Order: sequence, then structure tokens, then C-alpha cells
Amino acid sequence: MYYSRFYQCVFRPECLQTSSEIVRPVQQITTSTSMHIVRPGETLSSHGHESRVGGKGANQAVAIARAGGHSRFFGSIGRDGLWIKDRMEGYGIDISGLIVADEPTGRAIIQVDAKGENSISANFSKLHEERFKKQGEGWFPETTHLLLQNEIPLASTLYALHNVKDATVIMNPSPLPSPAQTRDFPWKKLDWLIVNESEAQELYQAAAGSGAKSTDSMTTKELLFRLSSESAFGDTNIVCTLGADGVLAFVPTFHRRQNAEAPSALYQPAAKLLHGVQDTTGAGDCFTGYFVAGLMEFGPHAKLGKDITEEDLAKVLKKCVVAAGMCVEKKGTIDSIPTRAEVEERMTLLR
Ligand SMILES: Nc1ncnc2c1ncn2[C@@H]1O[C@H](COP(=O)(O)OP(=O)(O)OP(=O)(O)O)[C@@H](O)[C@H]1O
Repeated sequence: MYYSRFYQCVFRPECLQTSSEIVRPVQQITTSTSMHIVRPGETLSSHGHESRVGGKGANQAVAIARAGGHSRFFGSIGRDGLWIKDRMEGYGIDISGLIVADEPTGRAIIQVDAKGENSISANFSKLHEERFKKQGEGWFPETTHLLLQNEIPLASTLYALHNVKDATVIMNPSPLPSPAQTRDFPWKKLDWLIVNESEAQELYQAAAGSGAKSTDSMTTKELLFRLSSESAFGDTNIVCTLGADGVLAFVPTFHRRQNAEAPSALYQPAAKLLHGVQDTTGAGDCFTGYFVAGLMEFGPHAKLGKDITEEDLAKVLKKCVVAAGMCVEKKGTIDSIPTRAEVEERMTLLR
């Protein structure tokens, strides 16, 4: 339980914007820089040391807020992490769902050496399940958009998943659950699955089991087609981020085809960068936050093919790749997530 990771964000309608809640995805990240990564038995003095807020849920909640969505973070910190509350409020996140528990805040300790290589040791403070349920009782049924990650205990994720009603559910299942958990997870309950290519491959292998085809010579389109064809995934839409190659979305409403040889999908190349790549950390979280905020703009209960066309979706993806591209142009994670105004200005420049 201590080491499994799950995060969620929940959104409720408020005017046209929505609000989000995230379940204890916060972490205190401590980075220290030294000549080399510490060896067994060695004590090393570091040159620099800094503490900041992190974790996939926190990053994604910030991205939603910067993209203009009302982002409610639902989770827990320990008393040692009270400073995180102010920091998150400063990022424009609604922290009314943040529980202060007796257990210490999750922590990641990162060592960076002179060449920029790093090593990370992380734990995630134990989620107070009863308090989580109590806190979520009133909120989950009203939620319109629920964003899940894989950094809190599975039981809490399942609780949120089973207690939302008519919500659009999005999951970025990173880090991936174990193969056994993957086989049992109720993937069909998700409206949107956001993965990178290696996660899509692993999910396909786990879902297809002994019937899985080799993914070595598969195109990404075929991979997404085959993943989507696995009964475990039902009509779940799959968004697969491809790093510098952009993103591919397989949306059964638009792309259902019976032919694996010629599958169709929506492709959006990565945005042109104006300042080169500085740091790709958190690009996926930035993308995910912007994607969810983009869906929220269609209002609660928006249906694909009716309220959201394929062209609308293409516009959302375009904004997401521009935002994620701007994120890789800067060092850092949360601080490199651009605001909506910055993204719109960049889109004008790239036109
Ligand atoms: N080198 C790059 N150049 C331009 N855009 C990039 C680059 N790397 C990432 N991106 C943008 O960021 C998006 C997400 O990146 P990626 O597919 O690497 O996600 P990820 O594997 O979840 O990353 P991470 O876990 O590091 O956040 C891509 O779809 C793309 O739009």
C-alpha cells in the first residue's frame, strides 16, 4: 500500500468551468546535486538542495488549472507537508479536498550527478482510506470529470471509479499496474485512457495474454486498434503520446474498423519548438492536464460524435501538443507548465 501509486482529479461543473479533486497525489520532492550518485556505504556532501511539490497528480492538477479549468485536488498530506497547501493554492488549485493525515507526506528523494543523471527513491504516504471515503462521499456522485493516475492504492482508485455518476473518466495509468492488476482492472469504466507507446504495448500484452501478437513490427495505429479490440477495454478511447512524434488517438466512435491491416486514428504531430528541448520531465502530465481541461470546455456529459466532433478533438490535441512542447522547452516540471494565455500566444506564432 505504501508504495503503490494512484492519483485522481475530479471535476464538477461550475458555470462552464469545472472543478477537480485529486487523491493524495502530492509528494515532497527533494533534489540534491553532487559529483556522483552516492554509492553503497558512502556519505557524500551535496552542492545544492531544494524541496518542491511534485507527483503526477499534482503536476496534472496544475496543468488543468493553468489551462483554465477549475481543478480540485483530492488527497492527503502529513503535518510535515503543510507548506504544500499554500504552494498548491498558489498554483490556483482548489485544495478543499486535501486531508491532513497523521501519516507523513509522500516523499521522493532525487540525486542528480554532475552529468545530469539522476536516481530517485520515492514513497507515497499511506492513504487514509476511511477519511478518503468520508471526504469523497459528497463529491464523487456530483463529479463530471474524474482524472486518475496510478500513484495511490488501487482500492481508493476503485472507490472513486465506482462512486462517480455520469462522469467523464480519464486515466493516465502510470506507473502501470502489475499484470495481474491489469487483467482485473475495470478498464471499460474509463472513457479515456492516456498512455505512452511502451505503456500501450505492455497493456496490450497483459490484456491479450497468451493470444498477444508480437508488437515488434506493429505500427502504433495497429497497436491501438488491437488494444481497443481487447474486450477488457470496451469502447474506451485511447490517446497515445509519442514524445517528439506527437500523439495518436484511437476513438472507437470515429475510428471503429474491422480491419487491423488498415486501422484509422487521429494523428497530431508534436508542436514545433522555438527554444529546443531542455527537459522532457512532466511533458506527459502537462499534456494530460491540458487534455482534460480541453474536454471540460465542452461541458459536463458531452458526448463524442454529438457534442464533440473529430475536428473538435483534433483542436484539443493541437493545444495539448503546443502546451507539452512549451513544457519541454524549460527545465523543471510544474514550473515549466505554460498558462493558457502563453499557449494561445504560441499557437498564434506557429500559425
Ligand atoms: N522532444 C519533444 N519535442 C516536442 N514535443 C515533445 C517532445 N517530447 C515530448 N513532447 C510532447 O509531450 C507529449 C508527451 O510526451 P511523452 O510521450 O514523452 O509523454 P510521457 O512518456 O508520458 O512523458 P513523461 O512521463 O516524461 O511525462 C508528446 O505527445 C509531445 O506533444
